[in-house]
Amino acid sequence: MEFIEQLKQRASENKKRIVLPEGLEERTLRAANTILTEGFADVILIGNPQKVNEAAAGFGLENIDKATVVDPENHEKMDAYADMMVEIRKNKGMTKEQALELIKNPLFLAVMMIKAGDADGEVAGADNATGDVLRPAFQYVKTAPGISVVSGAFIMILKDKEFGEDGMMVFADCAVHPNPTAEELAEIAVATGRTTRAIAGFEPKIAMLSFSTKGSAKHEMVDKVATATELAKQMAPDLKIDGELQSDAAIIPAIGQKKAPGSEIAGQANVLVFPTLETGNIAYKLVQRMAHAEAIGPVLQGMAAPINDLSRGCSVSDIVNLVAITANQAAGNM
Ligand SMILES: CC(C)(COP(=O)(O)OP(=O)(O)OC[C@H]1O[C@@H](n2cnc3c(N)ncnc32)[C@H](O)[C@@H]1OP(=O)(O)O)[C@@H](O)C(=O)NCCC(=O)NCCS
Ligand SMILES: CC(=O)OP(=O)(O)O
Repeated sequence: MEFIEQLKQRASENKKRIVLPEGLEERTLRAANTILTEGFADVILIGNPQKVNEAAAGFGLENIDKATVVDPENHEKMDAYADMMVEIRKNKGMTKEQALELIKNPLFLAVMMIKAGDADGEVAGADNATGDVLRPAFQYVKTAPGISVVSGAFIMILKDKEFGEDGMMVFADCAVHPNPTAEELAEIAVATGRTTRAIAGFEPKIAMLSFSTKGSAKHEMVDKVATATELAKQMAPDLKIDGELQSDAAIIPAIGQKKAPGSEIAGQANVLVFPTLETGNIAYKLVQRMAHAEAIGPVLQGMAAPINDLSRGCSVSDIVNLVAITANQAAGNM
């Protein structure tokens, strides 16, 4: 069975409630309709119920009536959620008035539903920039214990099966942390190894990417990646990690052998860890568009609850696929 079909099958065995705060957005509505038709998750849409129904009818979506629709302007738990927000952010000076205003924002409402146990996971970002999706999650759901830095991984499904694990690779950080320190980059590498095992289901071979291979260039940016590689190896001796490697040395066996002889990762990498968000975000979009790869994510690594982001350039199937991952995370399957 294909990767996504397996995810849907597993999710449908223990259905979870996934909140989609962008309930009036066309691709989100179409994705919700597919999810409800296939039945692998329960869907909560945030949006004015009349407008949601009108939009669904306009798009000819027949199963949207199976979704729970929550009105952000008029919701029975708004007051209780606002009290929770004040409690969580009282050290930051949050007042009840501010909280009652904020809770009308679907992105804040979605995270408070999760915090209150009224939803099991969230997928958003088809209509909102990543920073706007992340901030409510960071502020109210926060990071998982022991995590200091959240990052975003993409499961890349390539047409060319020569690369990675039969065409599947994991790229990070492509979404969250603009310029990690060596310590943070090491943490991102370890988190990505764990995500790879849990979600992609294969044993990670992690390449720490740079513009240098094993000292071929001298620069502080190269030093950062080399240090991060050593730190990551110390943090997770169970993971196979090597660096610093250029991207050709990481994925092309002959070049890996020439530039990094003896490396067990060079030429074999199935996980690429980028030195900055700039490089990771640019790289995943180029591979997605120019190599016609599927890019599922960004799967947020290190949040205390399953909350995942989308690119505003996502397709309907990208949303469906990410909901399948989120539902599995919520079910504890990964
Ligand atoms: C993630 C991001 C929104 C954080 O923005 P920010 O300006 O640092 O936000 P704030 O300082 O208000 O931080 C909000 C909270 O999140 C926390 N936080 C910020 N970045 C974090 C990270 N990577 N991991 C964990 N927590 C983080 C802060 O500690 C803060 O917590 P607090 O309010 O309880 O003190 C910002 O780094 C960003 O915009 N990143 C780029 C996202 C992007 O555009 N990606 C490209 C497209 S995918
Ligand atoms: C993940 C990402 O790059 O998101 P967007 O395209 O919305 O900026």
